Amino acid sequence: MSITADRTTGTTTGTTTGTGRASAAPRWTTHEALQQWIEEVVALTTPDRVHVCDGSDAEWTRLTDELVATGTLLRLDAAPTSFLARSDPDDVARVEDRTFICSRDPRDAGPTNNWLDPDEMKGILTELYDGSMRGRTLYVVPFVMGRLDAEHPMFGVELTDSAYVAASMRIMTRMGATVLRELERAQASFVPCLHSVGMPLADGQSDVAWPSNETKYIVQFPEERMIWSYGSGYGGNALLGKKCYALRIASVMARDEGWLAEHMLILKLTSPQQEVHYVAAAFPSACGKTNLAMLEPTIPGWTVETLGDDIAWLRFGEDGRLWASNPEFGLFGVAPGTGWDTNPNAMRTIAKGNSLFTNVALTDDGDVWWEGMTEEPPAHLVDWRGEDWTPDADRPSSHPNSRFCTPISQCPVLAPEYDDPRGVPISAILFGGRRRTTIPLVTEARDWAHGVFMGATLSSETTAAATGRTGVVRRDPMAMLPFIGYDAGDYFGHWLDVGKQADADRLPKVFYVNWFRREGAAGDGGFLWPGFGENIRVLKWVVDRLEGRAAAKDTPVGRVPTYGAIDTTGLDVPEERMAAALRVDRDEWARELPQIQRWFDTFGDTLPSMLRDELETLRARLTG
Ligand SMILES: Nc1nc2c(ncn2[C@@H]2O[C@H](COP(=O)(O)OP(=O)(O)OP(=O)(O)O)[C@@H](O)[C@H]2O)c(=O)[nH]1
Ligand SMILES: O=C([O-])CC(=O)C(=O)O
Ligand SMILES: [Mn+2]
Repeated sequence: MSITADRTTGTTTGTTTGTGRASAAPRWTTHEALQQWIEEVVALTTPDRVHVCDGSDAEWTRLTDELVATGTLLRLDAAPTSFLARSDPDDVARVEDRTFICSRDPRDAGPTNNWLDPDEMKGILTELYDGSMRGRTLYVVPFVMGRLDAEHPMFGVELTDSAYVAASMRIMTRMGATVLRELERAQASFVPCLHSVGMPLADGQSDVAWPSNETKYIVQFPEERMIWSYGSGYGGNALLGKKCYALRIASVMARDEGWLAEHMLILKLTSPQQEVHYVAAAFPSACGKTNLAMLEPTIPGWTVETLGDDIAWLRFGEDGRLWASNPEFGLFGVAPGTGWDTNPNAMRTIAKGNSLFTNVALTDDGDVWWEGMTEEPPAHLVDWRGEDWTPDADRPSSHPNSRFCTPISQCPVLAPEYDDPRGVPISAILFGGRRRTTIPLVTEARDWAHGVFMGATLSSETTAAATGRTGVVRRDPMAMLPFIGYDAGDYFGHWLDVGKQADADRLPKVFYVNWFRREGAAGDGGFLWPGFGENIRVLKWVVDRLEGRAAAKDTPVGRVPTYGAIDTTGLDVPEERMAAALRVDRDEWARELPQIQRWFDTFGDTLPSMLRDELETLRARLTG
């Protein structure tokens, strides 16, 4: 049996030839292209069983029971509708060096992505997928990113041999029978998402708790709107609706169709005067989106409600404003650092159960714990590798990229607009990174182009969300470095085009924030700014700017709050500390300029000249 891997947008045209085309194959769906694709994948990967997910409670119970039986999940005695998974220690984060954009022309992948010729990649992967599901169940997960009643529902179907992935997809996306029925009724196109952990089981071979393969590939085929993932069970590598579809593939769709697919939280802010503003914010992985999205304000009269914590799709409304919606259905948040004092709303969300925890520690009474949940660690834990742990251990109990996966509907401050298919009109976009030095607490862009420059030059220290060294400063444009599905220079051009399409006064205002600046010239002291709930004070300044009430002073890098413009009532931050958090230091910026220059030099002629102009303006302002 041979399989042609030639597929067109959203549908499969592959044919199987040779020994009996699966004429005897069961009918899994009345969606012709989907049926045919399932048949091809079954023929290639040879699973023992196929299960089409219906998304029901009964199915969830069956899946989690099975995962408990195979040892992948441990039911929490203290929270019996929630579960703990311990991954293979080598499968704990996104693998950026194994992630590819396989456009036909390498130039379309650009200098920031790994690229391989699509046919060559299909050859490599077809060999790896050959028999890769043997001994396992193939789960068919029909899902929609965003709402089923959207004007153009964004369908996907993930074929996976991981029950953990199927269960997680039920939390993270709207999936199951209702989606499949709508796909079938409309014979709609969908993004085919193929996933295998790459660990076939021989007859009688017993499974391991976390099947995976040392060889990993996370591959996007942008022209075909198709995703093939192999070897990993971890979130961003395996839950293909998330980064692979809703960011990498969707960013290509967005370029073609005039919208934006971004790594952004969405929040609703209500002032004491009852003014409502919706804010979107792009921070790199593990740099504070979940925390800001559900922040509990520390100053009276302000309310924050959540619409999304990771991904935003922004389209123009008829009013000429940018409207944002969250295509996800769950939260896949960083566990360490999440506690009752830092992010109580996340704690309340997971306290309602129905959650999957991965790579956190287990307490003696059958609950989860991680660094930062409580000030005092429990006297004894079983750590994320399954080993005994006590507070005197010289290693953390939880992996720094351990995660909670939980339904967003359980978030007590979910804004009612989350359910509005139109989304919400965005007043302000925040870019932010994790920088010990240089970047002020908050800076307002002078205009859209300057805002795009801020986004395009955004920098941040690497975190445990991706494999590789942490704490290394790198450019992470719009917090999308690992997620732009095409040439990053073209992507900046697209951002500038979005600005040209709109009336300047209808566009969101752009700000650049940094919660992570530290004391000391080398930035090796403690955080200057208390962060978390206190970030409301920065949001307040942002709203006051939008409403024309707050003062700012023009600096070479943009507008920063004047002394006293940030409300510090009741906050124990001395004046000089505040000044240090807000300082624009010419020496620090003098060191920054060559880095930005080098970053821009990595682009060829796709870098918009407007951004080079912005850099020259910055240089002139700093030296002027
Ligand atoms: N110092 C400080 N740390 C913060 C702040 N907000 C978040 N953090 C820490 O940053 C880490 C990651 O925060 P998250 O909010 O989960 O990051 P995210 O941007 O949602 O990450 P992804 O899910 O990987 O995209 C956690 O350990 C937080 O405790 C802040 O305002 N100040
Ligand atoms: O994708 C993931 O695994 C988690 C995430 O949000 C990120 O890394 O930005
Ligand atoms: Mn993310």
